[in-house]
Amino acid sequence: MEIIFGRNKKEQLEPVRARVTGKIPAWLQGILLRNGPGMHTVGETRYNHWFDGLALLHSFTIRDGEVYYRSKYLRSDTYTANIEANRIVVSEFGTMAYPDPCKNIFSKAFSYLSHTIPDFTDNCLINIRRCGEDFYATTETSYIRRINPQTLETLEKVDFRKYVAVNLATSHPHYDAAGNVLNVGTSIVDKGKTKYVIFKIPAPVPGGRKEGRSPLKDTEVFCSIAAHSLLSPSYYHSFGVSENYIIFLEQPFKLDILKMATAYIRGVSWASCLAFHGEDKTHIHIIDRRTRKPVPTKYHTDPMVVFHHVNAYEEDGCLLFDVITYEDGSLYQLFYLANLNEDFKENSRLTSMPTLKRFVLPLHVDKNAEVGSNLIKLSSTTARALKEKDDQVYCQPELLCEGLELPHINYAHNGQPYRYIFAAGVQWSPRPLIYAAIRLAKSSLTWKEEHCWPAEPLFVPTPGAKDEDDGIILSAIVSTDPQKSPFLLVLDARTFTELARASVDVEMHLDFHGLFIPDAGRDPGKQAPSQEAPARAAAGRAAPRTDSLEALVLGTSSAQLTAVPAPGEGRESGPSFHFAHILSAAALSQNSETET
Ligand SMILES: CC1=C(/C=C/C(C)=C/C=C/C(C)=C/C=O)C(C)(C)CCC1
Ligand SMILES: [Fe+2]
Repeated sequence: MEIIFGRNKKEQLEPVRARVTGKIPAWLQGILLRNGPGMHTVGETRYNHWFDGLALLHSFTIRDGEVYYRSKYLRSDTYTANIEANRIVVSEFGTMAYPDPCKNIFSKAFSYLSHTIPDFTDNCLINIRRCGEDFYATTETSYIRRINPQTLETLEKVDFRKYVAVNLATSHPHYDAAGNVLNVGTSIVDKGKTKYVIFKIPAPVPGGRKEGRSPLKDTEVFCSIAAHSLLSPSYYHSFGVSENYIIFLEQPFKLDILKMATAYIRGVSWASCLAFHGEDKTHIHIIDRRTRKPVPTKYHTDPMVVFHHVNAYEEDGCLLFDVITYEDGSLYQLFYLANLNEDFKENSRLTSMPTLKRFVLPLHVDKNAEVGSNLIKLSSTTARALKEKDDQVYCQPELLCEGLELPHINYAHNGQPYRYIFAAGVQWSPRPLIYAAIRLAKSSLTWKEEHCWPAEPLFVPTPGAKDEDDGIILSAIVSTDPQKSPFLLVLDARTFTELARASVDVEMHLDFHGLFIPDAGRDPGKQAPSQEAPARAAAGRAAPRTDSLEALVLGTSSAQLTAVPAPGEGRESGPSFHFAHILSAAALSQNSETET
């Protein structure tokens, strides 16, 4: 596991041409730009956690069937300070660092004063966001770093605090068709209040950037939600949007502000200030995007931890949202580098499987409805919402699927009814996977290959596509086999047939998130159908490669899929947790022609 998680990766500053096997669709032109941790050792010092690593940007430039790869460390202030000092001098999620080499209690106490409201890292390693014509590397602190998507150069540092009072902000913003960006941040004890702030970066005015005006300057507070507890706001990693609503989960995975204020002097990391409180409930906040106000009903559910929202939409007076849930916060425990060694499987402290769940909330609650009655009348779901007294509603989700993470959808369907989720698969052998129990999942396709660790799969639509799954999946694959070069995998999203792979002999890191930037004038979502489309469609009908493609039918059968491995069949035994060995596409059946 050292090869994947712990080893420092070399930058590939000059673009290197990849060996392409198969055929990349001619319409696919642009840059796949991704972000993740690449360096975990600086001089003699080593980070404790995989999420601490210095941000390494990498890109696959796809042009006329060829692929060029390059990578470059984000020249954050954190990177520069560390490299200059030849040791870790800036604290990250799982590592507290001391700029002063003299770590005695007096110097700690002195520096403590300037760390009460901590100034967090600008090591933006999680995602890439688009903001108007600009691209930024992002993390969960108030800092983002503008980058040049072509050269991967680091440009100016932006502090959200200049525009809106947030100390933390999620790395997973949402975009609307007009180019407005919505994001959520936490304002810690600002003017005596701790709140979650939903903020909007309006779409840029035409020509604005040329006049030196960044759309960030027009950032506005969309709505704020008071935290249930002043000193222990929830940690969150993403949020959801439907056409008219914003979904924010205030989950019992909480940051302890007092612990954070004293972490530096106590010599412990920020991560140690984050804890799951199984005795608390999860509050579901729903904001009406039209009025910018929370809806009056108070929704809640059992304690859970969600990192990734998948999608949300409205149907018949209900708000449906799909999230990947955990029973506790042990996922972040898993990624301590000390656990990610050869004994990875034995060390795994993950105590719950990522489980895709659907919540269904009644948007208008009948005041006269009986306490205890189920307010959900939709026939397509088993999710329930039970009326309680005082405008409260207790939500019981429907379990859709187990073993998925890093979900991605066709973003044209964000906030809208949808059928497909693309994700990395998670297997955990001590507990059987419960495929048979999935009622709403019509079918799923998986791609997997020995020793391969796929990153988050990104969906890129075919130009002029009408069907939700008409497009390709791009995923960067790294391997634990030193003989096998990493590669960019290009799959037909409909069939999971491998269309092409582009291998590069570089030290590639396993990354978190990123985006695809279509070449100017070639936005695949907006283009007319290209010459390539019929050829691609034909390729999509080709028989699946049995050595790399495993067709798996979940729940009811689907016409084109035949192989039906028994649950758990072919999976390694023993107490192991394998993260991201497979890529999969789960089809949700609520809108499907063949109903269950
Ligand atoms: C530095 C820092 C933080 C960093 C969190 C990080 C870096 C989270 C990464 C999450 C990932 C990569 C999830 C993958 O899906 C906190 C806890 C917000 C608060 C204090 C300062
Ligand atoms: Fe994420």
